[in-house]
Amino acid sequence: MKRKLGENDEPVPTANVETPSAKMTTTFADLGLDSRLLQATASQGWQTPTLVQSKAIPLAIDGRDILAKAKTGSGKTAAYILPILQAILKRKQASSDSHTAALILVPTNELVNQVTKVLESLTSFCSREIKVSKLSDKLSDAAQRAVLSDSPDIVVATPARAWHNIKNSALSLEQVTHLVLDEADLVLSYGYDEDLQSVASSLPKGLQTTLMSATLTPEVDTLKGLFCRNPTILDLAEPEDDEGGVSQYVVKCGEDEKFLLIYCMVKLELVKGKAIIFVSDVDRCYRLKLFFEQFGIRSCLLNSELPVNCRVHAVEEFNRGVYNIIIASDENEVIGDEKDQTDLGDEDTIDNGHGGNTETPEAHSKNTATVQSSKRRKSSRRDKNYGVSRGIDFKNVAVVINFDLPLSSRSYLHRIGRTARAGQTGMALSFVIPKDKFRKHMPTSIETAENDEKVLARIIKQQAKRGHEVKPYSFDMKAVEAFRYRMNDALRAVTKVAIREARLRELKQELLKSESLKRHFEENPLEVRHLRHDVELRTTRSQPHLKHVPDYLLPKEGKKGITPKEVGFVPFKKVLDGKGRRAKVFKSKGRRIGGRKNDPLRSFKARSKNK
Ligand SMILES: Nc1ncnc2c1ncn2[C@@H]1O[C@H](COP(=O)(O)OP(=O)(O)OP(=O)(O)O)[C@@H](O)[C@H]1O
Repeated sequence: MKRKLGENDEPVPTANVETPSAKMTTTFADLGLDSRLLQATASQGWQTPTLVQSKAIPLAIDGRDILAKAKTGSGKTAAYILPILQAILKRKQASSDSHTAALILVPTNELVNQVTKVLESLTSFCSREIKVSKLSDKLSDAAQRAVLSDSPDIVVATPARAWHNIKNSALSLEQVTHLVLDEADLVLSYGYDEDLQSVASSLPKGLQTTLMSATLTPEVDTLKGLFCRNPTILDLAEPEDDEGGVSQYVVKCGEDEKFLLIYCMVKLELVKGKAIIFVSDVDRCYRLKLFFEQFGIRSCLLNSELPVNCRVHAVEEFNRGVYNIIIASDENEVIGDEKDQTDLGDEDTIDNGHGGNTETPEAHSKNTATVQSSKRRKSSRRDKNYGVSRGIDFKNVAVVINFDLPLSSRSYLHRIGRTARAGQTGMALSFVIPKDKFRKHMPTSIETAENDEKVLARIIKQQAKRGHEVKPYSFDMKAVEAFRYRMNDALRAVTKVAIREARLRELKQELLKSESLKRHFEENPLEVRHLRHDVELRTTRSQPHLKHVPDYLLPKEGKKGITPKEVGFVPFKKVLDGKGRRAKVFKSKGRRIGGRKNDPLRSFKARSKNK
């Protein structure tokens, strides 16, 4: 009988729980992978499997259902892809029969594209044997049917897309042997409950399921009950001294001071390297971009209004080092987080922007519903399957700036997970509005900041449980004061009308850069600059003098007088003491495997560009 989402699931079988203490396998070859897959991992420059890969791959090859919890950026994608490829290659040795053998479900369109790309690179030495297809709501039903009639071995889709095609009999799950739910802690929060139930009821018996998640929440438990048969639980919280790739800082400031500080930080290069700046909504994206434009600072945007092609293209270019700053609106963070969440005991309540200290649970959920419904109303034009803080593999991000604090510690965890990926280091800096400074500068005020201090308290608690500290980032506000006049000048130019126009202009520009035009520009590279996503929107009045920083504005010690140098600098690589995660990933038996040259994760072209 079909189980309902939310029904009580069996308790996690402790005997089945694997911890990271067990001996790690050191090479991909030790995992028993096909030589074509070994070639593919080598061509990615991966020297050794990450922890989750070395634990999950042998179990999956052994046919076990797996529920793996591993931190963001730890290589979960390849951990579930490689065993699937291995199984398909093995089967194809005996029979060349083609059918869909694996279904990979992810919560957003961005992730559909990203996972498909990882699949394409990992099948680059067996692309004739394994066909991969993605389902997208940008394709007509007929086009999707055509894609599926080719019997791809692996299909990647959101649960809604998958169910749509199953329902239309375009996608047959009859011979599916592998199912993956990636970002399992988030998939329900995108409202896929019914789709997942329907998909579950169409699955053949005995198929092997893998659930991948950055956190273990009640939602993950629900999905486990729905899809898994007594899975092996891999709880791969990294050992304490192994984590801490992200140095976390917080700065308490006034609402307009966020703009002042970000201007100083970026213009004076107090923060070096590539940055993702998270803001609360689409308007805020444009406000900050137009504000930056006043000072000649280029940035590109990611928000749910932009076409998915353009978003994917912008992330690819950011990863290639074409842009240094992405301003991303994190609109979907509120969905699904209306109730308390527990993440291995971490309390993670989402706030709604209305509640006070005395809020009752009923009032809380009512208020949350109001915020959600207003967000949903506003977002009718937007892609509801959009998500930036979830799973997107931004490369070599030096700093994540929470310009607007997220509404929950869970969102915070996913946001900061965009930096310090695959063993790198990075920094997260969050702006927090203290209660007494809330609503003191209406043009730059946002509703949700009312609860910043409460959310911060939860973040600190959550991070403390993980053995991490969120430290204050001290600015010398007196030294920054000299820039206030310029900040006000720039802010005044960013009017509501300018924002509205910028939004329309950007949308038009981005629609023009659709896939077909992109191909045209690829054939005509001289025109490629039109494809850039960080072009100026120029809907504000022009103030060319703001683009330069005259020396008289700086304190006499120079920019170092603004903030102590040890927090202003973002280290790109941790000093290795032989104990850290990098050491574990890249070292074997006391011997370092591979050098800087062979490890693409250590080639920081972007950094030298920024200097
Ligand atoms: N064995 C490896 N060695 C080095 N780098 C790796 C290895 N496996 C994966 N990577 C790289 O690590 C990065 C993060 O991988 P991936 O996106 O799979 O992480 P994740 O755990 O799924 O993160 P998230 O939870 O945010 O989705 C990618 O850039 C990937 O290319």
